[in-house]
Amino acid sequence: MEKLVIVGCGRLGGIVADAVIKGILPEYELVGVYSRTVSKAENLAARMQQHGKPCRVCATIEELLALKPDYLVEAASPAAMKELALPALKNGTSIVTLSIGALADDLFYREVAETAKANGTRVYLASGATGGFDVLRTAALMGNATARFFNEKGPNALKGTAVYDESLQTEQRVVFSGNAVEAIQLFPTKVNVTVAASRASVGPANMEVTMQSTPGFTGDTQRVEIRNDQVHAVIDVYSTTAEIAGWSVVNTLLNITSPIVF
Ligand SMILES: NC(=O)C1=CN([C@@H]2O[C@H](COP(=O)(O)OP(=O)(O)OC[C@H]3O[C@@H](n4cnc5c(N)ncnc54)[C@H](O)[C@@H]3O)[C@@H](O)[C@H]2O)C=CC1
Ligand SMILES: O=C([O-])CC(=O)C(=O)O
Repeated sequence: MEKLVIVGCGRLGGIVADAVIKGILPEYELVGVYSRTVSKAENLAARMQQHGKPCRVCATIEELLALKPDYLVEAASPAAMKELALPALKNGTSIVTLSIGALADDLFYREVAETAKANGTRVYLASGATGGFDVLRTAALMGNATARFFNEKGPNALKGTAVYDESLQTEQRVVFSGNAVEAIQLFPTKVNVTVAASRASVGPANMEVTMQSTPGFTGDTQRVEIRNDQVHAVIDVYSTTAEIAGWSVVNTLLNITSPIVF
């Protein structure tokens, strides 16, 4: 059995824990959870215990890493990923991350890669709210590729960000246009997908990102497009909620232990 832990016990972390409970991840035991809001970690551990699966609530990342997990699912925030990535990898713990925005910084990205290599560990970038990293990477490897990312949201999803104002409730507008580095700086927990798709292809500085706000729109459309001299590929994913991102972690965990890999 692989020892698994979760950092960030919100909506998406909960999907991974439920997959363990439902028996969808038979090769993993969830041995510990950690969340900034302790009550959320306690709720998740209680859910496990109700199903006869002991799971420890940890008060710190250090306590969690002391359990010597094989895999850590990060479903917290890019700031959490920045804090935990190097200590986890040095601990012999591989990471499946959703907060890929943390890897927009080239220096940190290289440091993470070198630390993983030196410690025989790996970092898996979950496909999250998008997908098609295979075709993005393949087309990029062929050379001469350009890529762009289009995200559509409803105005309520932008409340609390620098681009929000009441006029968005009635007016469709492009609220951001720039590269993936600039996008994740402005929306630190909302556009991890753009950095993920860019790391699979042209890199964050070269990924052109456009975000459109549409009145009355619910959910998200994430559309990634890559072109080279021969290929034009479009990955267009609409989802009413972000749950697809939690399930993409389940998919990654399955791939890690499966004899057949997708
Ligand atoms: N790659 C992708 O396509 C997507 C990535 N995400 C990322 O996944 C993260 C989780 O999403 P949700 O589950 O919807 O969010 P959520 O807000 O429901 O849950 C996040 C949990 O993490 C905890 N947390 C926050 N900062 C922490 C820290 N520094 N250390 C420990 N725990 C911390 C919070 O207390 C909360 O319980 C998001 O913040 C976002 O960065 C979300 C959607 C799609
Ligand atoms: O809107 C979504 O589901 C995507 C998201 O939160 C992210 O990429 O961080």
